[in-house]
Amino acid sequence: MKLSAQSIINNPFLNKGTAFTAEERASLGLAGLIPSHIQTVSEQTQQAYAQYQTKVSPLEKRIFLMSLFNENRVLFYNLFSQHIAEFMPVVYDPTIADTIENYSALFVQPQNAAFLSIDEPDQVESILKNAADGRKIRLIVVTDGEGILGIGDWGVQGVDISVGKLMVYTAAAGIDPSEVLPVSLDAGTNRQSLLDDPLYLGNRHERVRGQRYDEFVDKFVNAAEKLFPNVYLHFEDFGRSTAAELLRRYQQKNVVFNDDIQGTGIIVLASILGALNISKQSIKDQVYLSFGAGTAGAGITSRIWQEMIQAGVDPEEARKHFYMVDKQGLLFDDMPDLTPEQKPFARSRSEFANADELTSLAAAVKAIHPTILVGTSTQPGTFTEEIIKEMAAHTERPIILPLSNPTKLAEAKAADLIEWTEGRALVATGIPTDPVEYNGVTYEIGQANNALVYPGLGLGAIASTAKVLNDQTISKAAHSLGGIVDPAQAGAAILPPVSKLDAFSQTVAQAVAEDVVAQGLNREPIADAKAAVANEKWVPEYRSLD
Ligand SMILES: NC(=O)c1ccc[n+]([C@@H]2O[C@H](COP(=O)([O-])OP(=O)(O)OC[C@H]3O[C@@H](n4cnc5c(N)ncnc54)[C@H](O)[C@@H]3O)[C@@H](O)[C@H]2O)c1
Ligand SMILES: O=C(O)C[C@H](O)C(=O)O
Ligand SMILES: [Mn+2]
Repeated sequence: MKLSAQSIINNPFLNKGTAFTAEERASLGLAGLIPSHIQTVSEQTQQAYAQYQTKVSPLEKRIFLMSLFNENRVLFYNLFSQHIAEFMPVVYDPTIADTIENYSALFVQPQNAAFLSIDEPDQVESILKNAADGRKIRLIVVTDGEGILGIGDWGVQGVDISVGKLMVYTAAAGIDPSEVLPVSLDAGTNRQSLLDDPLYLGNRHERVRGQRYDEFVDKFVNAAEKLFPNVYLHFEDFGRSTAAELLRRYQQKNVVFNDDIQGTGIIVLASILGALNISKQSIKDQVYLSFGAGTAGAGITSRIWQEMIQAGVDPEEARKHFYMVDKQGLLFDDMPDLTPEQKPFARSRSEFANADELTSLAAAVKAIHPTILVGTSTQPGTFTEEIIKEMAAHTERPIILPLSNPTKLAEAKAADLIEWTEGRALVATGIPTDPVEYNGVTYEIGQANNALVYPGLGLGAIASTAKVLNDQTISKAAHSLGGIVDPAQAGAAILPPVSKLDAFSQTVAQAVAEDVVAQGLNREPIADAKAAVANEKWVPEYRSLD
């Protein structure tokens, strides 16, 4: 079917704005519908960047970039790919948290997302089909908005995290933006301020749980698989009571990835491997403390535990190296409210003379002497000077990762951690952090955010036509990030810089694709995994519409 000129201009996957060629203008009926002077994509990009620079606040900048995104995907990604490190905190975390909190008030455009409602489960399939609009969808990021970053339940407003994660997939790994679909599963919200807000755009009722919720998610997964066979399903920011359960339910037969559990596990493992490469220590000797043992905290702990086993430690021996602190304090196996993911790492009270006193992070650090401290607690400032000094008194190079997002929730600031430990701490943060100057050394601070790995992981799995994503592939992804940073450099970061995100996403993708093929998990024959990844890469250039 021949598209009308208006429907081409109004389609962000086809629109070129002033870059439509003379031939296209003539053949598609576009002549006179745009000013006559023809621009190249690089002229458009330069002009857009100049406009971007006139915007003052990060929110204004994001709104400007999203207007480009809404109009013209090639132009948006051409600009984004030239300014990855500068734009990441604007289009993604932390600014995205502001747009999620204000989504309904700021709403101008649905951004090609699919909005599925638990109140209309029979429409799930038709909505997905209409949202795809004939496009071949290969990657979906889906959220139900219950556990957005560390800011909690934002109902339908959480859809922005699906849109934002997908933008990073394309900018970092070159996933074709016309082959992706952001999905919101609107099961209600328990945030009273949204339910009371006349502007709120989602279902105005409490979250539905139990069987109706499960059936709704099932309907979505089945419809997605039916319409888009072998689609890669990325689950994001579900609540603590559903995230791990949904992963378990679908990971055997679908290509399912939970970013908060698995993506975060990978980036933290890569951070620890990078840190140990600098300190020249072995994973086998580490004592690990997870502060905030929810979705991410437990997912990371399990990944690091498996790494220790892979390094040759007996599984039960390895378990003794891991501790979890949550709201109750140190987690003990007699506690009635442990989650299934916490149980394997809960300790016995008999291990400590003062077990009943270990109800705070400070007391736990004193009793355990961790060498690695990972914060996924959503509790800002909880890595205090006293706690960090106590930790650093018992280990030469403490590995400290305050990961809670957005910025206002981080457990500590990198500069404080460096200062309190006299430059000994090996640090990475969840949000981007500027280098820290201390005693004449410049400390580069890596960003331990799953955004550094999920794009490459997805690209590798999609390019290799993976049937499932298993632990071995996930471990390979984490290991592939090693060797990019020079550990001998004073103040070296433990992770590669975000400015190289596009390059190392290819590295991760290749490692993943090679492992999928090595395990025989590819659906279609792959002669050369590296070439398969390279062939998949979409570049932000205009294609001929003639
Ligand atoms: N950097 C990254 O890549 C990354 C990835 C995933 C999550 N995160 C961050 O980690 C945080 C947690 O995310 P999640 O998805 O695991 O959420 P979650 O709700 O599943 O887990 C949070 C956990 O913290 C616990 N907690 C709350 N208050 C506490 C306190 N005072 N002391 C100890 N524990 C406390 C909760 O009980 C819960 O178990 C968020 O801020 C999120 O942004 C970062
Ligand atoms: O979204 C992020 O910045 C990372 C992570 O998935 C989170 O939930 O915080
Ligand atoms: Mn997340």
